[in-house]
Formats: sequence, C-alpha cells, structure tokens
Amino acid sequence: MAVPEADNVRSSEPRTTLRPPTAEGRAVRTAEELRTARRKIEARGLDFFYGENQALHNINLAIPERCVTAFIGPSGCGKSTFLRCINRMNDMIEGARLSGELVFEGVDLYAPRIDVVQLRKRVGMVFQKSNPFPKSIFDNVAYGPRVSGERNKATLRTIVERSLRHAALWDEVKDRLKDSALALSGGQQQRLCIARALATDPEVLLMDEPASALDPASTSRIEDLIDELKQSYTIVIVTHNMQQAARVSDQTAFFYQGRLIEVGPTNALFTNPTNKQTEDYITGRFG
Ligand SMILES: Nc1ncnc2c1ncn2[C@@H]1O[C@H](COP(=O)(O)OP(=O)(O)OP(=O)(O)O)[C@@H](O)[C@H]1O
Repeated sequence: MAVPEADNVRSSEPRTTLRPPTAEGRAVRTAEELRTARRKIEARGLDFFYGENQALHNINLAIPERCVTAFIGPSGCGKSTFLRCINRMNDMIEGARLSGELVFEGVDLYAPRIDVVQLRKRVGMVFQKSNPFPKSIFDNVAYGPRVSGERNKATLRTIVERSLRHAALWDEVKDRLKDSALALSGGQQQRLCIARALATDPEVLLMDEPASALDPASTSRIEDLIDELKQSYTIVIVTHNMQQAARVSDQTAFFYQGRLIEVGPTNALFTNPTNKQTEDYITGRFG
C-alpha cells in the first residue's frame, strides 16, 4: 500500500503491509550521514522509575544532531517518558528517578551542577495539544525571551518575527500580532507554540505527537515545517502515526514495554526491520 501524501492516518487504522517512507521532496539523511553526524544527545544504560514501577530499561540511544528522530511503539511503552527525560520534565513527578546517563553535548544532564532552567531554554518542547497562553500572538512568542530578561522592544520584535517565520506562521499573522492567540485555528495555534518554543533559540526541539489533534492539511504543514526545521535544530518526535514517522524522520526508534527494541535509519527500519517485534508492530500485528 502506498503512503498517502498528506493524510492524517490514526494509529487505529489497520496496518497490513510494510511501507517504505515517501522520501519525495524531503531531505532525508542517509544512513552514512546519520552514522557520522555529531551525537547531540546520548542515553547510556538509562533506567527510569516512577516509584516502584520501572518505565524504561537500559536504554542506549544516540540522537544525531540536525536530524529528526522518531519514537514509535504501542501505548505505554515509554516513548513520552524518554522524551521528557531529555528536558528533565519528569523531575516534577514525585517518586520519579533516573539512573544511567543521559548526555547532552558531552555533559550528563542529570549531574548535580546542571541548571535546569538553562537546559529548558536549549531544549524546547511542543505538546500534543496546542497550549497558547491567553495572551496576544506577540506576547506568546515574546514570553520566553521576556522571562529571560529581554526588555528591548526592538530586539523582542526581531525575535518574534524570526520565530514566527521559522514556524511558517508569519505571513498569516503579521497584521494581527496584537490579536488573541486563542482566535487562531488549531493548526495555527500549534505553529504558534512551535514559534514560542523557537523564541528562546533552542538547539533541540522535542515534539510529543505534535499533529495528532490536527486536520490533514495542518498535519501536512507541520510535517513540512519539521523538515525545514531540522536544518537548524535537532528534533525528536513521538508519534503513533507510523506513516508520519516514515515521512518526517531520518532515524526511528521502536520502543516496547519500556525497552528500546530497535533503532536505525527510518527507511531501513520500515522496509527491513531486523527484529521480529519491530516487524510485527509496523505491520500492524499488534499495537
Ligand atoms: N506521571 C506518571 N506517573 C506514574 N507512571 C507513569 C507516569 N507517566 C507514565 N507512567 C507510566 O510509565 C509507562 C510509560 O508511559 P509513557 O507515557 O511514557 O508511554 P508512551 O509510550 O508515551 O504511551 P502513549 O503512547 O500512550 O503516550 C506506563 O506504564 C505509564 O503508565
């Protein structure tokens, strides 16, 4: 079955055949490029616990710089938990505990001297449900820089325009920056949230099912945007939509029951998985 061009296939749809990704029009990194890319983030023997419950087991995974890495796997397998380890969002959960190493640019993210506020500036996050603040479009994007102490109006205007352009939203909103962000469509709100995440000039963008609440046209725009953004940012995306993973990512990691079962170049993983569980999942035998 061919991959539909701009659909929004839900995980509940039957997946009956192995589908190669449509690389058409997208700058997919080759296996060699992935292999030689700088390792932006690397998990080494990472275990993660919610109290007594171990959610991640001995994860060893390198995330290459300026590439898109997709996390796939059935519900509850630990994709979001791992994503949230990268910006230490799990820190806020009582009883949560991590062991092993999670290295960002050569530094262990869980070392005692790490400044978590600084880390979250370098690692932006976009959630499944767009969550603009009940403020103007401008103030949403300017929020992060203002919190960081930026007061110069001209600088803020420059940052807002640059971020909205990067998020492919500028042309749609440039004449109504003072309007409420809540008046934007769902797809526009999600791109606004991406602009807000970009405004603090992060190096990494974490996206937890960023398009799952969007219509097909908005989904397609977000996917195009991801493809553009990877020229400048390292992107990690959690998705239930395997066709989306195939379309947007360079590397795919398959998780199952808290374990990383297989990781590899997306094209290879979808066309020729080395692990039986991966094959069963991507062909829809479970999930
Ligand atoms: N805040 C939490 N407190 C306790 N347990 C949690 C918490 N968040 C997740 N878990 C548990 O950790 C395991 C992994 O959950 P996680 O949300 O990371 O999986 P997932 O693969 O992202 O799932 P989904 O695709 O449904 O979002 C599950 O057993 C889940 O119940």
